[in-house]
Amino acid sequence: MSESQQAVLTVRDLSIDYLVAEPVRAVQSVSFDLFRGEILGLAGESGCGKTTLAYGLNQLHKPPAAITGGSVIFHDAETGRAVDVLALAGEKLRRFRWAKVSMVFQGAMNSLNPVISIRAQLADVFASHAPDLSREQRLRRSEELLELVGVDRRRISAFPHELSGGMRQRVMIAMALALDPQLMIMDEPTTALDVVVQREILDEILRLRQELGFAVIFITHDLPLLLEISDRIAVMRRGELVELATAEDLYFDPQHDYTATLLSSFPSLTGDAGDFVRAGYQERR
Ligand SMILES: Nc1ncnc2c1ncn2[C@@H]1O[C@H](COP(=O)(O)OP(=O)(O)OP(=O)(O)O)[C@@H](O)[C@H]1O
Repeated sequence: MSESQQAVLTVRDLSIDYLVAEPVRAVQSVSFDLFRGEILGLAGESGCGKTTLAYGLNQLHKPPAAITGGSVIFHDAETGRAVDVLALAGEKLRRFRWAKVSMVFQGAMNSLNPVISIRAQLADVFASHAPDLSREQRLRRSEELLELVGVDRRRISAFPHELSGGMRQRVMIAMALALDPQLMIMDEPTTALDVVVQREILDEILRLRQELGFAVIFITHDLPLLLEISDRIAVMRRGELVELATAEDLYFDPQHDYTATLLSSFPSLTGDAGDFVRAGYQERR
């Protein structure tokens, strides 16, 4: 870890239940620290609570989900303050979400409004969160953002249906980056894309992280991918974090039986140990 292990997020004993007829405890007393600039991978089989946890961290969960215990503290590098995220509400919560912690969720590219141009959708983020920017400044910043994520700035006038899935997902990443957040939560951000585009976008995320220094919580079923891109990996099972370790330690020396089972369920990981190459962005170039 490059920065001296300063936490950007401290999660303690977080529990989230679905308050249905027979309540489901989807997240059970989860605790972890997320360090500035790190990529934390969140792994675990379908239904183990990854998405519920990710949404809860940002209070994006909806009823019947309810946070039933614990705390989420965001350490704001801009103000030096510790923010009690679960106590935020209304306008403060809305502003916090884009400006400090943003989210790219699964299939986000399909949530772009089909009848509104990319220009207008990007401008919208600034209109509601940075109203002091002039029209020209918004446009310039929007164009910069598109280039940052690898979309030609001339595509700014396009409508979502005129862009490929990969490009639309890049636009969503641009929107998530618009206000220079300190943390991005990405829930299966590339799952809906073909492997080549997936790889390009992952490289882009790693490059941007390097350039802009935000931390990432990256959720996916794809453990080999997590081993490759993450600094540390948290393994969830039935709502609990059963293991949290560096990618290397997790791969070479898993402490929990479930982690070992999860690793062995990927054929690509069970060949020679040399098959696994820990490849951060820099090492891969
Ligand atoms: N609306 C809901 N009502 C009741 N239970 C729910 C609801 N949504 C999710 N759950 C339950 O909460 C648990 C955690 O689900 P969650 O979607 O967070 O898991 P996940 O690890 O993200 O799965 P996946 O990888 O398939 O997206 C599961 O047992 C699921 O059945």
